[in-house]
Amino acid sequence: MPENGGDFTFSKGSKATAAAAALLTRKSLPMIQTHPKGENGICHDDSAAPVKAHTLDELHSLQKKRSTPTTPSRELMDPLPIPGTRTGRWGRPHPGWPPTTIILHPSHCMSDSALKFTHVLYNLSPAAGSFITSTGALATLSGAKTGRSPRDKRVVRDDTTEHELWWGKGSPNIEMDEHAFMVNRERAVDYLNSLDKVFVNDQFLNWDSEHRIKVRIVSARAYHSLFMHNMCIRPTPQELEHFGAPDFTIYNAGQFPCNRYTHYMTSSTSIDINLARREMVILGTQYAGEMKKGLFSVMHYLMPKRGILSLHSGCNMGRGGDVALFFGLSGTGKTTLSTDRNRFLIGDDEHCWSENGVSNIEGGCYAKCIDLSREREPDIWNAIKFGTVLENVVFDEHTRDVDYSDKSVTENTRASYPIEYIPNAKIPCVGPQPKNVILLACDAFGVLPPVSKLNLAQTMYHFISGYTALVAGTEEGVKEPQATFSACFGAAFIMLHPTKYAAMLADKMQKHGATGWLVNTGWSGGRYGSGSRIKLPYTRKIIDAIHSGDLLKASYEKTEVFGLEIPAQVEGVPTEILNPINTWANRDAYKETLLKLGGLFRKNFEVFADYQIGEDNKLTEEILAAGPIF
Ligand SMILES: Nc1ncnc2c1ncn2[C@@H]1O[C@H](COP(=O)(O)OP(=O)(O)OP(=O)(O)O)[C@@H](O)[C@H]1O
Ligand SMILES: O=C([O-])CC(=O)C(=O)O
Ligand SMILES: [Ca+2]
Ligand SMILES: [Mn+2]
Repeated sequence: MPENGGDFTFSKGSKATAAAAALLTRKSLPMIQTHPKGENGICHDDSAAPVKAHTLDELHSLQKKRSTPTTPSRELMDPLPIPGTRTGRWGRPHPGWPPTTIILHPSHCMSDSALKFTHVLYNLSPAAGSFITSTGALATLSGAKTGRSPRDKRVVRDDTTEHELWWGKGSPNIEMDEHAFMVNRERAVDYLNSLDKVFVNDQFLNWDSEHRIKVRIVSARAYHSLFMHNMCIRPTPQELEHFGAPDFTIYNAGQFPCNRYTHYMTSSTSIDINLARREMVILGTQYAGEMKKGLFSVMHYLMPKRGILSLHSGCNMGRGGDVALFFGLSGTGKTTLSTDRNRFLIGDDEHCWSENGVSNIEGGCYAKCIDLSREREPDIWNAIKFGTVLENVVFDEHTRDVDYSDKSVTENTRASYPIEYIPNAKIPCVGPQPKNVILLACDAFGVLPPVSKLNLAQTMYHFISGYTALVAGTEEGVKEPQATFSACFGAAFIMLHPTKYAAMLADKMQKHGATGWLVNTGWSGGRYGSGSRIKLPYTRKIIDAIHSGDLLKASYEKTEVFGLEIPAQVEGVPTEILNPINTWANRDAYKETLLKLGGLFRKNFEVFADYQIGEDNKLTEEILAAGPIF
């Protein structure tokens, strides 16, 4: 009986879970259901909804829309063969590569997999995969999982991590022991060894060369290899030559499930981190984001040990060298707003803040592409070309044109591309100390102002709260926005207690005189259902005014309940939308909704009331007082 799973039952088979099980195992094994939905309408889980298909065939047919071909072309209609090449642009193998019987697993000497030759595809170039779209990108499906599986993410609890990491209520670290990890590791490695080919990527994390981490990713699918090629920092052939031993290794068995009877397992998916062994194992999910965010979790452990703050944020820099950070949960606008024609992109999702300034952890971006438009997001649009991975999008079978509005497979469609596909990327992806810290919230309640200026205590309050509220646009009958609170705008990835990161942020902001802002990229004029999402061009104007320093000079009024400072004017933005009360037809409904959200914030913050943030009790008290008052 798993110690961490609590009350689980064998599902009698809801359609979605049965479909997921069928997809993962190709048999209808009953799945074990884990934790039910959170109480109080607060959702602590930012993973995506299940895939909208019940069989593999159904899933594949969702991806391709039929149209009449104008010029029938055979090559176009067949899936691309996966080339058997061992080398590629980045792929000059260093001595000893590729090994014949794979390095993965030296421990068992008499087995078929030990005798078998596995073809290792080492640091492949982008020419491998499934379907090429009309702009040259690679369209793939991630299978049954179209988002991360935070309930299946485990960390080995040993004598060291027991004391160092954050465990228990609210923590993303679900424990497992070394033995269970080794069982899963062996399962993944055996599976990988049973394949005719596996993909191996040797790459770097962190553009700050002083704190660079070497990672090796061993995976079963070409698309996973290309994804990591895009997302991690690509070594030069010279760097690859002297790569040496990796600091961290991922064994990604993709669709191959864990054994649900293994101790601690609560489903057939498991994403396991072992910090002592510097290894991660992935079983039972092909969602590529697990690798990216798994490594990010590791950085959230390694970097604070060196006094460096790891951040779930986008980052860009103006011509004058002014750096802005964009924090926010999934879908709030980190990628969209950090990708800015007028500024240099340092990175869209994961950064480090050290005494040297800021540095991107990654070598690529992972943009949401639902409803992507060329007009509104031209740089992201143009980045979708050869080398880019397009996950779970739907395209026309004949023209291979992608329909970005199609949610048939999932809402969480994604494009992964190397950062240099954005024309004004700042390479190397590093910058000086940040000047502005922008907290993004997509408030589907429609009561947070489009922009407000925060003092340090408020910035810390909102950073620790990590609020957003989205609406699951596709689920029928969902009328009520779901408030999500995720500490540090990334509770799913942090490894230490949130107050550790918060203290570091306060310290750095104070030291470097950064200004905090809260930007609502969500609803205006009413909650979801009656209002509408703030237009992206307005949000961009707001962000421009923050960057230019104009907004700092504006005059401000304070709001009720949240005590937020709202500017009287922002150039290019209609003045009447700046205070949300003016945009609601019904003021009572506004007040009621405001109080409701205030209550959710208060309830969420209760657990933090007992913690001290930093050395100074004064700051802790100020932070507690910086929340909603009513
Ligand atoms: N006013 C707005 N501001 C920002 N984004 C908006 C706005 N209106 C609509 N959007 C859309 O919201 C989405 C924001 O997603 P984005 O990819 O930037 O999320 P993210 O914060 O990077 O999340 P993740 O961490 O999951 O990558 C985009 O699809 C964008 O087009
Ligand atoms: O990790 C992912 O799957 C996508 C992402 O950036 C996030 O959810 O923050
Ligand atoms: Ca993003
Ligand atoms: Mn992210």
